[in-house]
Amino acid sequence: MWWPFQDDDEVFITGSAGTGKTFLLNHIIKLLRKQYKPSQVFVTGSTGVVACAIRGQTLHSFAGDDSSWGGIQLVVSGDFFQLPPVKSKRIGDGDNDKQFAFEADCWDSSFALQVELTKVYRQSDPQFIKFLQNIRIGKLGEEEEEYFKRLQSSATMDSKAMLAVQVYPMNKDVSRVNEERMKSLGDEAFVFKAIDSGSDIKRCRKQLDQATPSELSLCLGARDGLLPVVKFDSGKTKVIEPVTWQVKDGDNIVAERKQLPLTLAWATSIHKCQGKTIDFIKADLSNAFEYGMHYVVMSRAKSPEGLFVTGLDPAKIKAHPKVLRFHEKKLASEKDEKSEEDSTTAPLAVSHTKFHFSLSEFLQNRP
Ligand SMILES: Nc1ncnc2c1ncn2[C@@H]1O[C@H](COP(=O)(O)OP(=O)(O)OP(=O)(O)O)[C@@H](O)[C@H]1O
Repeated sequence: MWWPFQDDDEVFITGSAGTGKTFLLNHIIKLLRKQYKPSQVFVTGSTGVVACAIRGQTLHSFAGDDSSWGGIQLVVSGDFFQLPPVKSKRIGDGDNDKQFAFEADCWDSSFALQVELTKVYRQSDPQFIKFLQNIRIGKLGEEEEEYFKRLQSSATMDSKAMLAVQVYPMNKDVSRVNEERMKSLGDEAFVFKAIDSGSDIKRCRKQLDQATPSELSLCLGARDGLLPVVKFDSGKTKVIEPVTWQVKDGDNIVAERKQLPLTLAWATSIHKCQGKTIDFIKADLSNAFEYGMHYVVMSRAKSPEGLFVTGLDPAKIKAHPKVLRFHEKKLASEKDEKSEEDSTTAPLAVSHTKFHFSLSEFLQNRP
């Protein structure tokens, strides 16, 4: 079976929003699951939400505090320019100012291969892509401000925009909007209670809460027996059946929650919309408090026509200085490698430490 990396390569895959990191990871997971037994392939996420979304487990529950990789081949993906990790509040972590994975002493020795995906798939408008790339690195010059003003002045809240998901930096605003919209329907709410089980359910409840609520209130739409019928924006309708979220420890399922895969989504938080592609977004950024928030929100939109932003303070558009330094160091070392290659005319090989490629090239180059 074709596999793009050497068997003992530890790989770090990065790239800006929408370049297909998740798409590529899913492809790699599929390949690995065909080749290896379930007990040999582990899928982990850095947070409970991500872990549940990819039907994996949290990195912490998988690796605990064991800092050595002991024979495991790692394939890791992420974009440090998006939201930074939530700071640990654990006792004893106070004097540790390391926040990003690339600050770990073992980072360089762990990832011999660092891959950057460069073709953006989520958006196709070149001007919008260029604008987003600049926001990513915290650059809001005159040109970008001008572009943004033009974008917003031509934005009209037409009938399509009424479907827009409202995005806020803070959960309290998300809950307020969802509750107000629920009340305004004036109907009786039906409460769907999740069914929890598993030997470690007590410890895992918080993680499951991040993925799906233990009690879900719904009051809109036709009903089929005890199951809700949802009409999607596309016009299609579907009876929604419950699904099961699992928390795993190795091969063992230690906690499960059975719940309807629905959530109130008139509004959502910037943290929750990470990784998503959204047709119409209405973002209020007046309470933005974290590096990367502007970039995460704006890069969810497929086109500038689907993006409406209020409360934008250009002074808040910043990339984390540590991430910028990491990025600059990476670019500088790539430049050095490039000039070394030019002088030796060495062919560019996959085993090269760092390289850029588009995903379609990657998939098309399969032998
Ligand atoms: N090779 C591809 N061909 C066609 N569409 C693609 C390809 N790769 C990704 N896409 C599409 O582009 C969109 C963004 O992809 P994906 O979510 O994988 O990007 P990402 O890099 O993980 O983004 P983010 O950092 O925002 O989470 C998705 O709709 C996905 O289906």
